[in-house]
Amino acid sequence: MHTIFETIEKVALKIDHAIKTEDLGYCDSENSSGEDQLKLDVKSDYIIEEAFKSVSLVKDLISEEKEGVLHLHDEGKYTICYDPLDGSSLADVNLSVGSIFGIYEGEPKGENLVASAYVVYGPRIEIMRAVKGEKPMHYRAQDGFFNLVCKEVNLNEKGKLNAPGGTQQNWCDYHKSFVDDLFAEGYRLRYSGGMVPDLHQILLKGGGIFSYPGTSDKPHGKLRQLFEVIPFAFIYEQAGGQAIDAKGRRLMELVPAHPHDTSPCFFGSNYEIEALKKAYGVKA
Ligand SMILES: O=P(O)(O)OC[C@H]1O[C@](O)(COP(=O)(O)O)[C@@H](O)[C@@H]1O
Ligand SMILES: [Mg+2]
Ligand SMILES: [Mg+2]
Repeated sequence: MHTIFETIEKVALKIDHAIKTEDLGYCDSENSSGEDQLKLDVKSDYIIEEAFKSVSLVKDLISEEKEGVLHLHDEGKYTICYDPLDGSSLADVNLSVGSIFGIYEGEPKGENLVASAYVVYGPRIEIMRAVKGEKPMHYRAQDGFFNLVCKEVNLNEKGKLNAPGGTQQNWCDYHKSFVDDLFAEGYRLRYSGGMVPDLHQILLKGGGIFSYPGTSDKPHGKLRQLFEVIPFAFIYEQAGGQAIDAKGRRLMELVPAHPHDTSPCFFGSNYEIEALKKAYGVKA
């Protein structure tokens, strides 16, 4: 696992350099979710693929920017599912973006995730990583090296931040009431449109909730299970929070039928997730 995390550090520095120096425009292609690909999406994907080609522990790669599975090493043990550049459409307005990695042993599904990591490309480059049974660890780059900032990241029982995703026009009534009730309780809006910086902020500022529900136009939500939802669910649970779907099931139990399947998702500290369960009528 050490080699995999080391490789993630190396690609993080290269992707950061690409973000800072390369063309921010679109290609003529779409990814498997039907989204226009930016040149930076494709470049970040290439950087990650090239880096893991020499890591024999990695059996397969599954990328948000590729249709199928890329087989690397017969003797490999892990499948890495990754979103090379999350929130990439924010790069041209100079907001923070990220990369997300889920490391699965065996068939890629929630219960087989053994480690996950994400990178935030903001004013500084930061990495959050977690392995099974341990608290997430937070690193920050300085002069090309990642230094440990906190070795046990913990969410508080209750936070103050509310990051409500999805188009409000298409929310159902009980979701709208839930979000309104949090604001009426004093929660502050924090939503940049990049799940990496949005979830990172909630994690490091003690707590709150990030939601991306099923909506009338997207009943299964927008965020992809293998490379967005499950890796973050793992980190939130390891930090002492919860990560559930609209029926109150743990996102760590998701079994995608297809690599690009999505799921409604809710990540937060315990107080907010319990409030969500009540609002959604989930039985205790
Ligand atoms: O624009 P919306 O509907 O709020 O969606 C925002 C969400 O979409 C994403 O940008 C999807 O990721 P990609 O940029 O990798 O496609 C998330 O980072 C973010 O939380
Ligand atoms: Mg993404
Ligand atoms: Mg992406």
